[in-house]
Amino acid sequence: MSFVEAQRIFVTYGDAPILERVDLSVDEGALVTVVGASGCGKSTFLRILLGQERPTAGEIRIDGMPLAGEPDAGRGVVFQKYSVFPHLTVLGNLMLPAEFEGSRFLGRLFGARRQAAREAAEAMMEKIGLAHARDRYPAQLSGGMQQRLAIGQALLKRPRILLLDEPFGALDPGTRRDMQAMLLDLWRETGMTVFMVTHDIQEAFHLGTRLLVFDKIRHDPQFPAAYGATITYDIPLKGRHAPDPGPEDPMTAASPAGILPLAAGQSEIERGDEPDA
Ligand SMILES: Nc1ncnc2c1ncn2[C@@H]1O[C@H](COP(=O)(O)OP(=O)(O)OP(=O)(O)O)[C@@H](O)[C@H]1O
Repeated sequence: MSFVEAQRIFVTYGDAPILERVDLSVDEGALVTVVGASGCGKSTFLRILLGQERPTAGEIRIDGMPLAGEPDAGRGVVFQKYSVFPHLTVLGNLMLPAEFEGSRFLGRLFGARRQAAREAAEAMMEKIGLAHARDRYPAQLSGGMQQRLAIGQALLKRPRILLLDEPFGALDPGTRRDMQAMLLDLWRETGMTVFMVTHDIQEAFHLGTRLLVFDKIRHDPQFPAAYGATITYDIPLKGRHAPDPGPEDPMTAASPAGILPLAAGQSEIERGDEPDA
């Protein structure tokens, strides 16, 4: 059994189907990039993986276990909009995960535990290149620095799965390249499984070991919202230890023979194959 298994996932909001029969098996340590048209349900799929939302039908298993009813420390998340705490410094933000974990009510640690949290935060600060900014508040950081901080904060909980929803979407191209390199370093070092939604196909090819394309396979021109999306392409890219191909040559990472168009056969959803729930 794979590390992450999604079986026949359906999501419907009101009477609008968003996702239809999504099946997926992902091995631990993969870096899965996710692309698809705006509004097709990519973020919804991440929220389902996070446990923030339940599918209308279908099941997610992580390491063989049904997904817990709510997000837990095993799954970290970073959104496009910076999600750090504005009233805390870089150091304060990086100490927060340990402080909440160790002291849910006070949110503060004391003595040796506080010292251990501080050391872990200092080490992460080095890794994400923010040691020089340890006493600055988020408003005094650039967008790229804030996103480094958000990723560092998520990683301090040592998640086995990191969910990234367009994390670099608001960054300029140079900062974006630096962030991509940092993500690859952290991913290789930690062995975590990453799901990353991006609108940048080049970024998806450059970073992913596997690329998923979400799209609708049934269309009703009279009523565009009649059907939901599913995974229409599942493209193996490169191995975890393959050298970084470099951002300027993304297309060479995927061999045409490796492209698996799911739309043929596998994604043939018959009318009436709707969620049972
Ligand atoms: N809680 C909700 N209630 C009702 N509709 C929702 C809810 N969340 C999302 N939607 C709708 O579901 C659809 C999919 O949204 P989602 O954010 O998952 O798409 P997306 O592919 O991530 O889009 P984008 O690329 O623009 O971020 C959209 O039509 C959105 O309006």
